[in-house]
Amino acid sequence: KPIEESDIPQLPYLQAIVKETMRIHPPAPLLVPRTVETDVEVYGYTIPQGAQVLVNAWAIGHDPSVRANPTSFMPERFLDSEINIRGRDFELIPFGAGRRICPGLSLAIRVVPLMLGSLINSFVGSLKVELSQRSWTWMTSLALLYKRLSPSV
Ligand code: HEM
Repeated sequence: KPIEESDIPQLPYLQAIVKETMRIHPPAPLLVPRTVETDVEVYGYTIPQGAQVLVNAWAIGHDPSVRANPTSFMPERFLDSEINIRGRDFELIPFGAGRRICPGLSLAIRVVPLMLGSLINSFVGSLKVELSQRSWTWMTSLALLYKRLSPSV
């Protein structure tokens, strides 16, 4: 059946895929440049007033001291984790954080899993035919992925 927004909370693996994708490929890897209003000290470094600051969300997401195998795509790492992408867990900030956090966050975290889930669902619709014709390996991968998304299938 077509995926609806109300199905998303019951699809933890789909949500984990979205988090893992945004960790490895944050759409805004350096967020948005900021300007420092007053001199500020961070870990012994003085950031002077007027300096432009870039927050490297990509590097934070790939920091090996924060998570194992940072270059591997492993949605499972988010399955039993409380980490979310709403800007409270600074190790995963694809939408930024604080006062200037992305105002489109609420829309995006609803629409992205819905679109991805709908895409996967559409491919699986033609899967049986494709598999019976010894289809391509990526179709097989999608089938395996779908099984993990929806254990009842
Ligand atoms: C996957 C989807 C999206 C991602 C990953 C994303 C990411 C971001 C990031 C990283 C920032 C900078 C936040 C910061 O520096 O702390 C930002 C700002 C912003 N985003 Fe998004 N965004 C997404 C979708 C959207 C959508 C759907 C909208 C509008 C409907 C939107 C509107 C904005 C606006 C207006 C800002 C500037 C906010 C400000 O500077 O006050 N974004 N976004």
